[in-house]
Amino acid sequence: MTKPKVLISDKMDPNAAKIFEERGCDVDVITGKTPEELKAMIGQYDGLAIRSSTKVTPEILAAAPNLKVIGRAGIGVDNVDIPAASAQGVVVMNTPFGNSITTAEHAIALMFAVARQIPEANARTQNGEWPKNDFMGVELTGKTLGLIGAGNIGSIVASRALGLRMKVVAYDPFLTPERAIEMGVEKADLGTLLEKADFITLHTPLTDETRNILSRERLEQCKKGVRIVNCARGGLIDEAGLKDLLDSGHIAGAALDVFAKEPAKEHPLFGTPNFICTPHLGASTTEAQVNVALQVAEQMADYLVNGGVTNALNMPSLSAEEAPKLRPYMALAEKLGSLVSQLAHGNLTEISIERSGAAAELNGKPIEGAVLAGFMRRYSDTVNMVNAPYLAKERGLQVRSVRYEGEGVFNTLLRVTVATSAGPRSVAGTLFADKAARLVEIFGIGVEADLEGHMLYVVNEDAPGFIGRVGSLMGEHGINIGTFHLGRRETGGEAIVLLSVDAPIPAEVITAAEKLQGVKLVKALNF
Ligand SMILES: NC(=O)C1=CN([C@@H]2O[C@H](COP(=O)(O)OP(=O)(O)OC[C@H]3O[C@@H](n4cnc5c(N)ncnc54)[C@H](O)[C@@H]3O)[C@@H](O)[C@H]2O)C=CC1
Ligand SMILES: O=C(O)CCC(=O)C(=O)O
Repeated sequence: MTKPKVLISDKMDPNAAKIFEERGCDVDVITGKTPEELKAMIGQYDGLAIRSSTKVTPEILAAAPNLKVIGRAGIGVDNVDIPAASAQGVVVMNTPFGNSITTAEHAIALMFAVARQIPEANARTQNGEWPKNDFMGVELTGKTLGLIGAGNIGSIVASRALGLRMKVVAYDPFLTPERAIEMGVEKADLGTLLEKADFITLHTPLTDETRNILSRERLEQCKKGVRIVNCARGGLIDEAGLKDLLDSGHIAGAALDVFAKEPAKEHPLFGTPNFICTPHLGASTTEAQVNVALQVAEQMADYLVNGGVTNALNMPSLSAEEAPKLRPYMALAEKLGSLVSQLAHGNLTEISIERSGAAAELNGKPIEGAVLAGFMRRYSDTVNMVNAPYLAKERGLQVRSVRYEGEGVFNTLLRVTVATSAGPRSVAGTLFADKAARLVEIFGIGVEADLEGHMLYVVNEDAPGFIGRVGSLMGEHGINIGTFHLGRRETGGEAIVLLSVDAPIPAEVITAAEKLQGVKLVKALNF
């Protein structure tokens, strides 16, 4: 098997490259490339490991037909076009915890720095000025911190701030009252937070909802003398408004680690009194960089080598322990999805995936993804578990997942049903010895067959001599039959024949089969 090939395109702890190699991947570390240079080289890679410098745009993705996974050694993934990656079937992963303590500490450090104007005092002292009378700071003790975003980083900042004897007021629409009590913070709406806070720190992702969350109007609503720290993302604060309100003295100080446009080599805020900044250093500690580099390499290699999925933003997680158990189910699920889409006709508006027996105990999301991948293959060659749910949604296909806990005839069963204009159509399969995928039912008719390679599916009237006629037809056309399976609704009723053959079935054989006595439907199937 050829080794998966990974490109590390941003500066990353060297442990990442080591892990990729140890886990069986080939790895190139090529940093600092322009988008054009990256576009020219990305086509050969299965994995792309990045921090924040590489921007993964639709153009880069279009030049990456082999790409299977993008790993962000960090938290924010606003430098990756996730919808475009998903549409192309590329998994996007991040490392949601590896740098949170470090980033929270940077926010606290900037809060102190802005409270005591440390950078300016340092610069002027080293300049030989000894400007002791020019600096008068404020204490943090007893002050109110307004926290915008109370997730991982926000809650660490809150705990550190409480340790500094600050009061913490938090605004986060997803913060439950119970969690607020557990964190020791007061849950508030944004308006209340702005009225109360002496310091504000931001800890939300940059989304359509959070963009400009501290707009000029909201900055004006802040308590006079507020100090603001942003270690999350540029774009959360109106930078022009911030400059004007710092100049007017309404805002007493601001510290930014992040800017709307990075790298920020020139900026109207530079040189503003009581404004300090760092060049997106929130995650830059030895500890955090080792954490995120190791984690991203482990996660990406696990996906590329074993199919394990951790911390993906566009796909359900699948642990390394679950992956081997789920793999045969996913193969069965994909085949059932493919079978039902090859057999069902008309306007397919709904697909339902039932798991019963042992299958009901498993993580249903990957199985659902595999059914959809099999089902959507009829519409796209490049479909996989990642993009299948998106393609299904795009086509207006409703997806239902159902699990039955009780024991049935089979100790494990997957059933896939599609709603068609002629009513529901379902196929079902099981696993033999926990491994081998077997079809056990087509459209209510019991049958037992492998779903492999090229197959002929015939619906006919159950009558003597039919098997011989099908066998002779195949022989006359030089087609070797591998396996032959039969099923019927009742004696003399509707019956099916499923046979596997060694090569694709030519169109003239299908036409000839349709003319056989008693035949209602003939289809060539491919798996
Ligand atoms: N400066 C740096 O180097 C770093 C910056 N970051 C940034 O910090 C952000 C936060 O990271 P985590 O705390 O780990 O993320 P998280 O996902 O744990 O927390 C984000 C919180 O924001 C809240 N939120 C979402 N929309 C909101 C809204 N409209 N108003 C208020 N709250 C809202 C969410 O409910 C969630 O609790 C990341 O998205 C990333 O952009 C992260 C690491 C390093
Ligand atoms: O990789 C970095 O230095 C930036 C980290 C960051 O912004 C993040 O993890 O969201």
